[in-house]
Amino acid sequence: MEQRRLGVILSGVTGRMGTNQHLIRSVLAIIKQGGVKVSPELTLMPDPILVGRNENKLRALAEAHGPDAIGKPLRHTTDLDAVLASKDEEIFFDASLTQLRGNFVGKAIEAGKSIYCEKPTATTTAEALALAEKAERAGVKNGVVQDKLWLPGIRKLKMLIDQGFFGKILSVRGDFGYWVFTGEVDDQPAQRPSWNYREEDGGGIMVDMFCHWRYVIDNVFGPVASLVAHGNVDLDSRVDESGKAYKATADDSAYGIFLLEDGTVCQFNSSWCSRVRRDDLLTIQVDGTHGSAVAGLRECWVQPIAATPKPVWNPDIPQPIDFTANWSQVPNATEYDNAFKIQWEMFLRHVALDEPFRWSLREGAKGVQLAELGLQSWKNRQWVDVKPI
Ligand SMILES: NC(=O)C1=CN([C@@H]2O[C@H](COP(=O)(O)OP(=O)(O)OC[C@H]3O[C@@H](n4cnc5c(N)ncnc54)[C@H](OP(=O)(O)O)[C@@H]3O)[C@@H](O)[C@H]2O)C=CC1
Ligand SMILES: O=C1CO[C@H](CO)[C@@H](O)[C@@H]1O
Repeated sequence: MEQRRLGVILSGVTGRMGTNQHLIRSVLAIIKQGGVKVSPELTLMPDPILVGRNENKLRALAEAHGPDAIGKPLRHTTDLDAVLASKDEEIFFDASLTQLRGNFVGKAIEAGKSIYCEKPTATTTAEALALAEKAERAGVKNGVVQDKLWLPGIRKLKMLIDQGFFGKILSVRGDFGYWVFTGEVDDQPAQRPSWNYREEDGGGIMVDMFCHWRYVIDNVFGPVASLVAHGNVDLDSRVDESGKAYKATADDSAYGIFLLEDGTVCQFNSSWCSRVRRDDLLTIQVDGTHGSAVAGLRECWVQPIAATPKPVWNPDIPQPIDFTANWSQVPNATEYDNAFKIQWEMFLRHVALDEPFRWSLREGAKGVQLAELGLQSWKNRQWVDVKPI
């Protein structure tokens, strides 16, 4: 049995996403399961090195998840240039602040590393495309996180579409969000980093979430042709990680209508200022001629035309129909692994075995494009076309 080692530089690993989804639930989970088993003869084994600017944070992270968790020390360093120059490391991954992505990823491309990184890849389409082109010119393998595609709820929706459950799809409605505390009241600290609420630091819900909506729509429902969007700074004062009040300058709610090439209408509401009274933090309802479905992050409920109740408008009596009845849950017919881990395993196979991986920096740039066009539509109060890139 051959074990092929893949040196993986993890940048931005001290952040929320870097630590939880990428280090613990993806790379370390892969190590703990014994690597990615390709065949009885071959296993791919990531060997991470944690990179960042804060030695203490890196050491604490390495100690917390090293020997006791994976049976060997976790490597860490603050010397990015040295690690990029090392032939021992093959892959560079970045989950640092969006605004730092271009610089870190650009350096790693120049060092000839295979690139994998979080979305958004930039805050403007021009920068995102330039990064994709740089990687393409250098001939390095590259990929961007598009995790929602591997969420059980979205996989179930895709399965229903492939099975023809909906008939003709008429509309798609996504509702995303929850209440993000402002931190102004003691004992209710904000649960997201403050940079998300400052436009000047790359924040804003449109930049954050339209990247996701782009690949979800393109991959599940079909190519986006045009959009109209509106955003809002609902709460303009928040308190940061150090307890200091700051002016929130970025949109914390965004509303988009996306018209697909085949005429299907998709709308997505995204808000950090909304209290949840629905099945999950993200729900997507699909209405078709033969049936409807509502997907959450993990579950999906369906109502075929034959089980569709016939409502009659009459506000003068209590609602006689229980609208949550007559829906059935799509069963879990398979094991659903962590969405980020699934994509990591595919990327490792792409690097080691040359297997196809279509979620590239260019695909990531399409997400940035949708966000930028959303901002443009909002500012100019107009529909905009989505040009191919
Ligand atoms: N796919 C998804 O579902 C999600 C993706 N994201 C994306 O992931 C990225 C990170 O978000 P999140 O984890 O929430 O952010 P965090 O603020 O939690 O983490 C930011 C990271 O960037 C590092 N960093 C910040 N400033 C600098 C600097 N000047 N130089 C070097 N490193 C720096 C931080 O290091 P330090 O610890 O030293 O400060 C930390 O590792 C964003 O691009 C975001 O859009 C976010 C949420 C979900
Ligand atoms: O997918 C995601 C889940 O929610 C977060 C927003 O609240 C996003 O930052 C993130 O990209």
